[in-house]
Amino acid sequence: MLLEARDLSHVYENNKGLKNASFSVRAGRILALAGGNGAGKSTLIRLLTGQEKQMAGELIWQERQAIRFMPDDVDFPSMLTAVEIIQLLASLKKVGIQESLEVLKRVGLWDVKKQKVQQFSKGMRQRLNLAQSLLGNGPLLILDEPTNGLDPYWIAELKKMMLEEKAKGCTVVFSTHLLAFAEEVADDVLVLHEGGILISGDLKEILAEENNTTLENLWLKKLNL
Ligand SMILES: Nc1ncnc2c1ncn2[C@@H]1O[C@H](COP(=O)(O)OP(=O)(O)OP(=O)(O)O)[C@@H](O)[C@H]1O
Repeated sequence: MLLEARDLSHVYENNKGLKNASFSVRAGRILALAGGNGAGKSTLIRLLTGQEKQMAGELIWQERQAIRFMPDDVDFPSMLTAVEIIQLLASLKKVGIQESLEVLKRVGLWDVKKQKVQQFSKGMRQRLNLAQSLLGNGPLLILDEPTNGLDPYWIAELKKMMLEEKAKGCTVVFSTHLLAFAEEVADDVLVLHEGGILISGDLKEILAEENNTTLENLWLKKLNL
């Protein structure tokens, strides 16, 4: 196990947020944080990445991990080129130039690396965001809504990259609205609803216990929809 959350809560003044969540993140596996709008996914990611401190409960790390992180939205300096941005971030992360160039190739931005980011489409910016998260060797990769803005080809490539990270021994945690994508790529799932846990555990086991239904059907059933 990489980390255990016990009764983790972070509740805003409007009484929304994350409430009494207990779950574990298993090392070397892919965990999907799923759920609808406002379910609490980003709040949980902010606690995992240390951007916010929980108001109650505990996050117990097996051993403090270096985290690589893809935020859900990032404002890159629009006057810089893709290669300038990736090399700047690579130098901050103490990653070599060659690796940073390889990462640009991996996300399909090699041919446009000298273009300013202001000329990039949303999907291209999202791929640059993915590229920066792949830099380095941090054993925990956290991706907040990584499929946002990606077309089907790049969603399939993203899935391959996540599986490659897992094959290297990394733990991957990602949030998504796309339950079918979560089902394709994740080993474990944590489905949130209104700040609480709706479904949690080993995805295959959970679906087998429910007569091999899909995650989407199980989610609809749990919500009585
Ligand atoms: N800074 C904040 N102040 C007040 N309420 C907040 C704040 N951030 C989030 N919330 C509320 O907490 C709840 C959970 O929000 P969160 O952003 O974690 O959900 P989410 O699952 O990431 O949603 P989405 O899929 O729409 O991005 C929502 O009801 C949201 O309105």
